[in-house]
Order: sequence, then C-alpha cells, then structure tokens
Amino acid sequence: MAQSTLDSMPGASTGTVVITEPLNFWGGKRVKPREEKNAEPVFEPATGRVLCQMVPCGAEEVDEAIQSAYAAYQKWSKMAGMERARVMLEAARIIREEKIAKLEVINNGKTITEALGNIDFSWKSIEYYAGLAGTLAGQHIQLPGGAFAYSRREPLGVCVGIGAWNFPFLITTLKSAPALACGNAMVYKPSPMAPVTAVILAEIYKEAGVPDGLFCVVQGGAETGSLLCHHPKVAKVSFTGSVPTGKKVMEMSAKSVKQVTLELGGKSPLIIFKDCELENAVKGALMANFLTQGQVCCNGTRVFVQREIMPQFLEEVVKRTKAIPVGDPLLGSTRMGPLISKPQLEKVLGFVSQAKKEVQSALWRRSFVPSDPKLKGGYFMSPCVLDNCRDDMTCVKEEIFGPVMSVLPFDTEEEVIKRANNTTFGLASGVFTRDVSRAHRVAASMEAGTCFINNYNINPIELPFGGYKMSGFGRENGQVTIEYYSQLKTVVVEMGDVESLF
Ligand SMILES: NC(=O)c1ccc[n+]([C@@H]2O[C@H](COP(=O)([O-])OP(=O)(O)OC[C@H]3O[C@@H](n4cnc5c(N)ncnc54)[C@H](O)[C@@H]3O)[C@@H](O)[C@H]2O)c1
Repeated sequence: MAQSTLDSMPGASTGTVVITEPLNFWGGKRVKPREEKNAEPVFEPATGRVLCQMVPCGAEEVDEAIQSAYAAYQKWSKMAGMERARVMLEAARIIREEKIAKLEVINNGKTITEALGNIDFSWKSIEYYAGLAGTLAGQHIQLPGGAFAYSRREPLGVCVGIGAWNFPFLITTLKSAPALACGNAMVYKPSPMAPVTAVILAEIYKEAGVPDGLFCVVQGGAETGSLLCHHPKVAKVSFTGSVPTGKKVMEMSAKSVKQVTLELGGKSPLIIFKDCELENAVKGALMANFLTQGQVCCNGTRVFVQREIMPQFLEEVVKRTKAIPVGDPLLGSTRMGPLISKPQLEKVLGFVSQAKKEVQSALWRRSFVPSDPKLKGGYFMSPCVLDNCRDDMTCVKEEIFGPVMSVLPFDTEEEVIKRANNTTFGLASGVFTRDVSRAHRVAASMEAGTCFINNYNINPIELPFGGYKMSGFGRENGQVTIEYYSQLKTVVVEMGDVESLF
C-alpha cells in the first residue's frame, strides 16, 4: 500500500505536503525514473507551491511497462470472470478505507466534498464491473445438419489509458475497471498536471491480488503518450482529454489499427423553459457549471433561458453564485477551490475579458484573492455569470473549462433546439420543463450523448457516458463499455462430413 504517502496525510493541510516517492508503477512496484533530466514541477493549485516532480517516461520505460502488462495479461485473461471479480471487489473495499480524497484535493484543487464523492464513484465503478466480470458470455447458434457455432467474448490484450487532470483518480478507475473485468491489462498515463493518485490505484490493485504488471502507471506528457499510442503490443487506447489531442491519438492509433475510445470536450446546452420549476432550474444551472471549478467536460455552459423568465432566473442564479464560498479546498465549508494551474486560470480570465468587450453584460466579478495568506499564490477566481450572451461570442462557442456560465435568451422550442445543436461538440445537454412531452421531444432532438431532464450532471456508473460529434466516440460506464474492452470470436463446429466442391 502507498503507506508512506497516505500515512503522512491525516494531519496534512493545504500547503504542507511534499511527495518524493516515485510515481511510476510496473512489474508490481513503484519504479524510479531512469533519468531526472526532463523533470517538470507539479504545483499544488491552492498555494502555487511545488508538490512534486513529474519525470516523463522514455521509450525504454514505456516498453518495460507494456511488457510487464503483457506478461500479467497472459495470467489474468485465463482466470474465470468470477475469480477476477473477487480480486476487483477486494480492490474496491481497500479504496473505501483509504484516504485518497485528501491527496486528490492537494493535487487537483477540487473541494474535499467533491473529492470524497469522486472516490466513492471510483470504488463503485470497480464494484460494478466486478459484478459484470462473471457475466461475460457468448452465444450458441445452431446450424444445419447438427453443426453449430458459438461466440466467445475475449479480452483485447494490453489497453492503454490516457487521462485528463480534472478527475485524476476517477478517470483511472473508469478506464481500468471495465478493462480488467474483461481480462485485459492496462498501462495508464495520468495527466502531467495531476500525476499523484494513479499510482495509489496500482498499489491497491496489487494489494487486492492482481498479477504483477496488470495495472501499470507511466508518467509523462505528449511524448510519453505518443510512445504508448505507437507501441505495437498495445491493442487499444482509451483517451480522455481535449479534441485536438484526441484527434492526434486517433491518428497515431490508426497506424497499427488499434481500437480507440475518445472522451473529449464539450460545450453543452442547458435549456430552461418558462414552465420549469424555477428553483430547481437555478440549482440545476449551478450544478451544470460550477463543480470542480467548472472544469468538467459535460458541463452545461450554454444556459438558454426562455425570455419571459430571464429576469427571475438571473436574479436568483447571480445571488447564489455570489454566495459560493471560494477558498481552501480542504475545508468542508468550501464549495469552490482553485483552478488546476496558472495558465488555465489566465486562459479562463482571458475568456471573461473577451466577453466583456463583446457584449454589454451584467457580468460580475472575476479575479479573486483569498484572505488566507497561505492561499495567496493559488489559482483562484470567483465564479462568473455572463448574461445577455449571443451565439457568436467566443465564450459561447469555445470550451472555457472554468467557472463561467454563459446565459442566452430564447423564445421558441424550435429556435432553441436549432441553436443548442449548433456546435461541433455533442457531449451532454439538459432541459428543464414541467411539460413531459416537451421534455422527451427535446431530449430526442439533442445531438449529444446524454440529455438530463429536470436535473444536470447525474452520471452514476450504471449509465453509459460519451459523446456525439467531436466530443468523441465509444462509451465509458454502463454495461455497454464491456463491448469496448472485449472482442468476439466465433467458433464454428462441424458434426458431419465435409462437403467439398472440389
Ligand atoms: N469526455 C470526457 O469524459 C472528459 C472527461 C474529462 C475531461 N475531458 C476533456 O479533457 C480536456 C481537459 O483535459 P486536458 O487539458 O488534460 O486535455 P489534454 O488533451 O491536454 O491532455 C489529456 C491527456 O493527453 C495527454 N497528451 C497530450 N498530448 C498527447 C499526445 N500527442 N499523444 C498522447 N497523449 C497526449 C496529456 O498528457 C494528458 O494525459 C477538456 O477538453 C475536457 O472537456 C473529457
């Protein structure tokens, strides 16, 4: 277990943790980087302090990790689904008892309340796929003359997971749980900005009893990611990140015809009709925009509000946004922590400044300096509501990935459906209305992988999650993901003599 890291955590507070243990893991243990020369500092977002060094893995290290995963795959894939399930359930149990959330906060900046929820989601995802591991089966098909065929659902081999920084531990489990349930091995590369918790999952799987090498972690950025995508022993790449990187991953994987799942960005619409229950719609809009400081791929950042209720909606949403406690993410009372990095903060503030130039909006507050002196170097901003937005504004067209809600008026259902779909993204969507027929009509019209009716950002593990259009393809979560981590073999059995034409 990651005892040295986790034992240091109970008394840890913001600004006190330094991580020196190696963050790579293969062959059943943490592995020190071969060369320190390309080390990059990893910052604690709440303070701007250096938390640890991320040393990218080179070609030899990537190859070592993949070979170790391949060796483990030979053993794991031969185990019965129920045997794999037992090991995975043990991993889920260990996660429940660990104190990973605190470390996630220190590395990522999300609030402890949210991080605890993310860790719960993580062990549930392992439990869920452990439950499916024993159910994997094929079909039996009768053929003429007593012949028959059957199909076997088989694993793919070594799968690669490449993750984003917004849900570091959770993305690691959402990729590895279905992969392992199907009998695959996984080599996972976390984001270089949030490299700390993936290795803890590797240790937990080991403690639970997976063969050494079954779940490996390699650190690095674009170069390491590209080594993974090009490696001939890799059967599949499951990627979570931005559209531009997703395109590159697909291109690289295509060279050796690797399967790909792409979980990419979004600019999702949330449509609020005048017949909605306003209190719920306001709460829904806040949940659609401000979790994890707005750094959530499926956020409903284009909030379309029917003109008649715009004044009441705005008054309430701005009042509640102003009341969001921003500050030390490790405090239970905080509801918004810092953004992931200084460049990300600057990028988001840039979008807000740009919006200010484009429209006379009742835009309010943006930069924010916490009063606590230890947070002075942190990457904080206060949440923003930009009202009076137009569809052609940059803040409405591009993914901001920060706590910025753009509010747009609309008049008719037909008009808003067209405007909501007028984007290259298609990750999620939402609608608030009391009219049941309208709710389902709108849901059916949305060009998006998910539509939330009368709520937003409800994504439990049982539900398939993924994009339409440039938000990606393939799915994570739900039973369907088994299909993305396995392949079917058809076995044809002759019971009589061979009839030959020759
Ligand atoms: N759809 C989803 O499930 C989902 C979930 C979370 C985040 N996201 C998206 O992720 C983005 C934010 O994350 P990010 O900034 O970490 O994204 P990113 O695309 O910059 O990086 C994602 C990962 O790709 C790696 N990478 C970068 N260049 C690479 C290359 N050439 N080859 C292989 N790997 C490479 C990075 O090191 C990182 O691990 C947003 O667009 C967000 O919407 C999507």
